[in-house]
This record gives sequence, structure tokens and C-alpha cells, in this order.
Amino acid sequence: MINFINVTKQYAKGAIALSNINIKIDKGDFAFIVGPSGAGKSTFIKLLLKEIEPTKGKIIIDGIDITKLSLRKIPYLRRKMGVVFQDFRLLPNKTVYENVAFAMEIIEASPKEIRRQVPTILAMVGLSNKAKMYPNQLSGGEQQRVSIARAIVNNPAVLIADEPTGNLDPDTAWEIMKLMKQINRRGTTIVMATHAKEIVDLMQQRVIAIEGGRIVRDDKKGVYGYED
Ligand SMILES: Nc1ncnc2c1ncn2[C@@H]1O[C@H](COP(=O)(O)OP(=O)(O)OP(=O)(O)O)[C@@H](O)[C@H]1O
Repeated sequence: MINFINVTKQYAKGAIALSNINIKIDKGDFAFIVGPSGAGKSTFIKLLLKEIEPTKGKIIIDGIDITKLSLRKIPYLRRKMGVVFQDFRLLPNKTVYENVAFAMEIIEASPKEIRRQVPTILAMVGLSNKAKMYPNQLSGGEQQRVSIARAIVNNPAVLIADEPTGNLDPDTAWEIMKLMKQINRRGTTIVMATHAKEIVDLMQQRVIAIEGGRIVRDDKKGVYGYED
């Protein structure tokens, strides 16, 4: 599904954020990316999303080397991936329903498909009764559910989450993790960068640890392994 081959990323101002990374994430995996601040986690995620390009190496997603992808084909790559961020990034002037529908409008889904799919996904994330609300009328946990609904509404192969529970209290964070696990059970590959020690320790999923731009651990049922 995802394969990093000898990937190095050196930023323009000199810092080597990732150094010769080799990692394979299979379809259906649930992988946590952990490591100290500045280790290279966000860089890893930005490379996956093709927000930045590696200095060296190949990044294969679904059999395609995305570093060689033409501009024209980037939308197809984006459709394979849903993304969730710590700060939700919802559109404040759209309702919950419209925020999720918008992700389908962008890929030119038909109005009929949108009318069918949006309520299904809102039910799945437990927000059917909030469809007409605006983001500022929702709790943090509810806003994150909307952002997850938006990320999965087009049925991506991979859900990428960068610190998705960072702004949530522990109980709410745990609810979000249950939802992520439910999405994973449906076959979606999950890649989640996090500092949430308790969550990583309790979930018993694959843990890939990055330190100083190198992979220092990759355990099938791993632990967080740091004190912060
Ligand atoms: N745009 C940039 N230009 C130059 N250096 C950068 C840039 N972005 C990140 N870096 C550097 O690359 C290294 C890795 O940063 P990265 O953001 O990937 O770390 P991280 O593991 O996500 O950290 P955190 O947990 O604090 O979010 C750091 O040394 C950082 O200062």
C-alpha cells in the first residue's frame, strides 16, 4: 500500500528531517508514528500527502511512485487519502452536512450520490442529529468527528491523521480512537502521528518510532516508549 524506499528529506535551510527511511505499510494496517518533537513525523506525513518532495528516494502508494506523478494526476492520489488534523480545519460558514458534502462536490460526485452518502457517513460518526449545525456550535470531539466524516466520505484507501486527539480531553480522545479503529476494521489503512502515550499503549497497534530523522523502532504491537 505505502512503501518508502531510501527516502531522505533535507529542507532548503539545511536540516535533514528524514534520513534514508525504508518503511512498508500494508493495506489494512493501523500504524502509529511516534517520536520526540522535531523527529520528522510531520515531514513523513507531508511526504505521503505530496505536500513536499523528498530530496532522494521513492514513495510508492498503491503501486505508483508519487514522486514521479504529473500535476494532472495529483487529484487521483488525493482521492486515495483522507486527512485529519489536530485543529479540525472545518469550513466555518458551512454546516456539518455541507462540510462533508463539499468533499464530495470537489471530486464531482453526483448530487444523488451526495444525498445518499453524506447521511450514511454522518450516522457512522454519530452526528446525524447535528447535520444542520455550524462548527462553532459543536464540541471539539464533535468537530473532529465531522473532520473524520469528511476524510472518509469518498472511501479513501488510507486515512492519515496528524495528532488527531491533540486538542481533545482524554475521554473524547478515546471516543475518536474507537471511531478510527472502526474505520480501520472496514479495511481502511490508518497512519496516525501522535504524542498520545496512553492511547498508543492501550491500542496495541503497530508503532513506528522516528528519532532524529531515522526509524529506530517498528513493532507490531508496540508501545509509545517516551515519557512525554
Ligand atoms: N519547512 C522547513 N524548513 C526547514 N526545516 C524544517 C522545515 N520543517 C521542518 N523542519 C525541520 O525538520 C525536522 C523535522 O521536523 P518535523 O516537523 O517533521 O518534526 P515532528 O516530528 O513532526 O515534530 P513535532 O512532534 O514537534 O510536530 C526539524 O528539525 C525541523 O526543525
